Amino acid sequence: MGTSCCHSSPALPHSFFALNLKNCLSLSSPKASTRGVHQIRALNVKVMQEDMVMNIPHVLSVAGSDSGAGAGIQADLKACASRGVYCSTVITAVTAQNTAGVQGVHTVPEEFVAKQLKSVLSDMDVDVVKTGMLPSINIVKVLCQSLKQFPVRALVVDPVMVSTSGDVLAGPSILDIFREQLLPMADIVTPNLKEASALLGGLQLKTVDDMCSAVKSIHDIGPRNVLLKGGDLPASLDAVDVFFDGENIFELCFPRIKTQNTHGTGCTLASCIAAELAKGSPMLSAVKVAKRYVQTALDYSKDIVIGNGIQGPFDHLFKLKSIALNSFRQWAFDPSVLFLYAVTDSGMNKRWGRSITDAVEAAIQGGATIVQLREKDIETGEFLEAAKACLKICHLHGVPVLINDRVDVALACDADGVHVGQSDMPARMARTLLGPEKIIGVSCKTPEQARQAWIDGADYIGCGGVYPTNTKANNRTIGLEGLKTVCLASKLPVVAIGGIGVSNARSVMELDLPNVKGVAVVSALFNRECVLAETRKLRTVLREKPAGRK
Ligand SMILES: Cc1ncc(COP(=O)(O)OP(=O)(O)O)c(N)n1
Ligand SMILES: Cc1ncsc1CCOP(=O)(O)O
Ligand SMILES: [Mg+2]
Repeated sequence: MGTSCCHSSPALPHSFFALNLKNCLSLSSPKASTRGVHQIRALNVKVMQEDMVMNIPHVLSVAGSDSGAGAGIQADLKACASRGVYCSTVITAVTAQNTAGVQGVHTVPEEFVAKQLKSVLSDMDVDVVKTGMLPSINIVKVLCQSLKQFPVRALVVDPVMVSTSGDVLAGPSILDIFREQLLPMADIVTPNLKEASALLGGLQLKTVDDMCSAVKSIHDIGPRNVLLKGGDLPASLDAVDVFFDGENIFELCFPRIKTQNTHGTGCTLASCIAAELAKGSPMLSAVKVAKRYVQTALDYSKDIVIGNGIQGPFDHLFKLKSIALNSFRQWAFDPSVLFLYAVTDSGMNKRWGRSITDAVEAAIQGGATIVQLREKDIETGEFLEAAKACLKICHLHGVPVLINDRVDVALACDADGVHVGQSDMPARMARTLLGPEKIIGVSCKTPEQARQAWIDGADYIGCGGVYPTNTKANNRTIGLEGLKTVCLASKLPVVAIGGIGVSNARSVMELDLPNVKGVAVVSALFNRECVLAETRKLRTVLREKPAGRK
């Protein structure tokens, strides 16, 4: 019994994360053109530590300086630092600015902007360029030329035109060059309502419906993705941003935080998107993490007082005060990790005489892409120690570890996230406790639950039981039809669960539902003599091409 029945071979390298200390060099990919970034894996500044090479993702901010340090280059530096990303800078203008407004602007000559761009881009491996204040047509031109000469993996354009205080930072004469040159090179553009209206020739934007048409019109100008920020929409309880990836529109709703300290939110959001992209996150995940980060920072800073003006800065580095700094994980959630989702069960491990760590190690060797520790009947202390040991093993292979039900245990061991059900801690509360970047999964059996999971800030849905199961008592089976119904209503990626194993996993995948990213399995892996062999078999089945497809 136990895993000794199997001869474990070295695990295949898992490449789900941007920062995988062992694998990071092999993840490096040659630079793509400025357009076309989805998975950015290679990270740059190399820090030699004994035999370990650590790559740090790198954003170059091309923006103006804000002497009050709430927005502009200063905000970008703080946002990137807070997200664990290196940030170099090219300064396009120096503004005399405080919480009352902008008192003066000194534009940097374009030749000197070009010089700064060359200095950075010719020497450092920049992953993502983020632009802010671009105060002259010629500065936009030299930027576009530099990006053609030194392509990077992604371009994030915050089309800054007017400061939050209402001062003009780039006049309407800039619009043509934005439309003709810069936006067509952008992977994402993040206008607010006024900027979107200016880009669309003065079109009025008053409702979420107006925003939904506007993102399509802006997309037609050329950027691959558009995030239209609706913070200035006439007062409603929630702030709604609209994201369009060229195919689907997503309304991203967040409760409005009552605070005066909103100066620099636009710069911070764009920098944070750039930082997440530099770490390797897919675009929608990057946008969602960035939104949550800004939201958390605003909430944390709502009562701070800096300056005497009407609009104060907020604290980007709130995490330094509340969270231990020993967290090594810096990656963002990539839905493809749901592919082969191994869920442990203490009862099964006891029955087969193996420890949780042995079981997890074997599942990883067999190809599990994410692990959930579902330990219903062990003491908290024992659970915590086992979780820490599993995290060590899993992180060596770039595999994330989620904790079932126990947000306290996840916090204590700095796990990668949690999975909660409908009667567990609500996902929204778990998100508040865990912060913006941890992975949160929610069990859903109905379209309504799926919609709520999205609103609550979940990253994925666990949907089932798809087939009857003995692992979870009194669990209603929803069948393939139920899975389909939830998937069609869900904006989130979905993992199917319940009675799934080698014999039926393909039937789930062959439903061909675009948001079903994989299967979550307990007994077919862990209630077996050899966890490694069973996991491997399941991986082979999942990888099989559907009949009739080449
Ligand atoms: C991936 C995944 N999906 C669903 C569940 C079930 O969670 P829940 O409904 O909270 O039930 P318990 O697992 O806590 O019994 C899951 N664990 N994982
Ligand atoms: C936890 C859970 N949630 C819905 S079904 C289920 C049990 C899945 O276990 P198994 O893979 O053994 O059917
Ligand atoms: Mg639960």
